[in-house]
Amino acid sequence: MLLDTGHRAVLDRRLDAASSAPLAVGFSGGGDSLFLLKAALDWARPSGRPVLALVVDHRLQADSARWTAQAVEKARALGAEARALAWTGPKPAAGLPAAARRARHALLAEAAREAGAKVLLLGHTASDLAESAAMRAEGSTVPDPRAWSPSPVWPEGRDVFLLRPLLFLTRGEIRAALAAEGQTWLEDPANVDLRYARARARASGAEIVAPEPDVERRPPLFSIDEAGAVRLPRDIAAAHLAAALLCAAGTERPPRGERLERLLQRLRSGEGFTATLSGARIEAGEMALICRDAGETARGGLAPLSLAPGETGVWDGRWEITAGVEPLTVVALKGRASSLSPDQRARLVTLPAAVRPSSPLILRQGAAPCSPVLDGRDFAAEGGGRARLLVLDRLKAAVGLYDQECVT
Ligand SMILES: Nc1ncnc2c1ncn2[C@@H]1O[C@H](COP(=O)(O)OP(=O)(O)OP(=O)(O)O)[C@@H](O)[C@H]1O
Repeated sequence: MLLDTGHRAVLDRRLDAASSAPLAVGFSGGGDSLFLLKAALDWARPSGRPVLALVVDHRLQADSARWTAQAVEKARALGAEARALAWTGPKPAAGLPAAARRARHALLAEAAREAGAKVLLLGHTASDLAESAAMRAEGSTVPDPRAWSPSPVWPEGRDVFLLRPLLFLTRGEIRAALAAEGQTWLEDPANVDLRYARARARASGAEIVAPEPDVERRPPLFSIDEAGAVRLPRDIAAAHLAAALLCAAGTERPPRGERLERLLQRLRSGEGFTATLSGARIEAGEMALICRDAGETARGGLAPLSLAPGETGVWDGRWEITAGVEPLTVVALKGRASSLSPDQRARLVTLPAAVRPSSPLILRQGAAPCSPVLDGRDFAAEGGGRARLLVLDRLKAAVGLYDQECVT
């Protein structure tokens, strides 16, 4: 590798040198991700750690299958393992770039997790940062790509972190270094299609600025109970409140703007109140108690999840459930408390009333209903299965408590 302006230091800082898990790389076949893949292979070679290139075919161009095959071949020739992934879902007429982005992130995160990788490397550059700033100036809401962040898709992105080691290099520097090595790469025609805001920003030659250092905000003090309800002090930072609402509700889009600001003000005012926002319920007393709003069933939330024997799925964005030897269905406890045994009901009343209706209940043919909240996470003893509460790890990741691969 001809050029090293700090990406090695970023990899050393964030990755676990002792891990033998594969390092996943989002590889489009373009110049930025080619440079990234080579850098990852250089970094991983001494420890023998495998590098897995993941290539997404969005199926939006007639030639995309051929490009994907070429990218897979190129990655293998460089010494990586490689896998092609395809976006086979329906393509919306409006909002295509956002839908393609979501599909890409979901495919990449799922494939990374399936391979046992916790970290997915992406090739965003200083030029991408400049373009995001230019797009925001045009009215877009695109965020800046960050050096280290949890995957933005949920629940597909659970347990997967994104690492972007090339934010200090411009696209021009990267391409010059690759050309000097005699490398060739693919150019995606969408990058020059001026119908897209990103391509317009690229064409306008947005001015490069140094990336902001990641703001290390002090994580808040919080606790989470066995039902996934979060307790926070009332004088919480806006970003942490948004993260708590998102994680407790199990949704994908954090609340922003005026409604979040109003909730923040009410919390700071010290008044006692109950409110709902973005699928979460907030009870403000001495502390703020934030849990899933069971009223969301009316809007399609807390939908039942049916699993075949041995299958794993995520219920309501909060619980990862694996079925045992029997099929099962997960539903909300709301309206079903009468089906519980006297013992289970006695345990239920020890939970705050607000968290009870949105708790999961597991139904299996010929077996009494059970709940990981009331009966424990491991109901395999009766051939049942396993449950994992996702809220705690997700919130820790969102507030920056996991800042390295080895502590994820
Ligand atoms: N088709 C693809 N297959 C695999 N990885 C990809 C693909 N497209 C993009 N990536 C990964 O994402 C990085 C950024 O790509 P690009 O700038 O096109 O995406 P973006 O839409 O700006 O980013 P984001 O999806 O994070 O908003 C690439 O360097 C590469 O690591």
